[in-house]
Amino acid sequence: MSNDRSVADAETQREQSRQGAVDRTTPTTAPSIEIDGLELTYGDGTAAVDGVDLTVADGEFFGFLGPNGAGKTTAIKVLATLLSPTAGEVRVNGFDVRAEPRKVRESIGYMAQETSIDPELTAEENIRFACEAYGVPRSKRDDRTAELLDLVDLTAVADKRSEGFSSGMKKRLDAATALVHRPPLVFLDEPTTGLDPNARNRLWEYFRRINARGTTVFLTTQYLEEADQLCERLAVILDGGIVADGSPDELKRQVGGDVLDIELQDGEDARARAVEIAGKFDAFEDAIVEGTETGISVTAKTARESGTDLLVALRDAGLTVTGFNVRAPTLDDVFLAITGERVDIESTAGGVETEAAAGTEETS
Ligand SMILES: Nc1ncnc2c1ncn2[C@@H]1O[C@H](COP(=O)(O)OP(=O)(O)OP(=O)(O)O)[C@@H](O)[C@H]1O
Repeated sequence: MSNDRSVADAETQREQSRQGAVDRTTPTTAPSIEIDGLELTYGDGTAAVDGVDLTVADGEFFGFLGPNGAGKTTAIKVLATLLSPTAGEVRVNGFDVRAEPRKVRESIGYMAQETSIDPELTAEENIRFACEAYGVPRSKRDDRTAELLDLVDLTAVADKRSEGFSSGMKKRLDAATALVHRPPLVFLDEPTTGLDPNARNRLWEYFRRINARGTTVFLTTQYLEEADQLCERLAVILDGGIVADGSPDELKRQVGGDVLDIELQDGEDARARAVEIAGKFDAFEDAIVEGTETGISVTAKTARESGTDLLVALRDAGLTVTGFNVRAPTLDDVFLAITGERVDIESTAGGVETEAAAGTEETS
């Protein structure tokens, strides 16, 4: 018995000494994800992923950004070995997804879009169940369960059935169950879709904690702000292909310039005229001009220097400018520059449930 314990203690110590108490089955220098020429075509001929090359470094907080139907979930399913690639090479934690799918699965956590928790079980029982499913040794289950309940701030509701939890709490519990085997890499597939800003902010905090423990995070999201806040590096996927890749700041710099938002007094006709004038404005080379709800928005290298000249030109054309602002580009502007469209979150996010709408009060 004492021997068992010392073996268990030594193992625990070894675990804790590994980066941030994360089990590492591969050298820490190996990339977490290596994708070379990945293609995935569904049976009906839909080329959902069409030639993706991507490397995600060990410990990175990586974001896969794209609108509905861009191919994010399909790519994650390949990485999680739920779909087999049509073409290309994919290694996850050093293991080939085709040749070593079991090793890949043992080395990853996967939080799917739909939560996989059992509403009949309490928060604690859900985590214990996941421990069993992932083969966490019996001797470690108590500590692991307590640690994960604490990580996602659900200790106070550990003995409450999860059916009464808010959407945000369910998502947090789901994230905890994906981590029971201490995977060095976790996939989070649109984890905050449909959550109110408060619940989303709390989840962000847990994801940061998970990453701070040394876990590589691969996050897919439609929320540009989420990607901006959390990710060290991003790839933008569109129609199955990566169209941009870099840190949020690098991507913003690629927009090249600043954004001039102009508010106009009059309606649609005035906006259309302003778009036309700004589009032909000599001082703005390669500008992106679009009508907004209240006026127009111009993204251009010289937006800061020549912005006032445009305001004068609009006034000379008989338009009334009621406000203006020059700002650095956001990821939203990056998206517009890349795709020609803004991300329409309202139509993609589905219903938004507030934490307050749920039956179980947060006590932590
Ligand atoms: N089982 C399937 N059979 C055929 N086509 C599919 C299947 N699943 C997804 N698709 C198609 O593949 C493309 C990529 O879908 P995917 O779900 O990977 O995108 P996504 O970026 O994750 O979008 P979402 O935000 O909607 O999850 C879409 O055109 C989608 O309609």
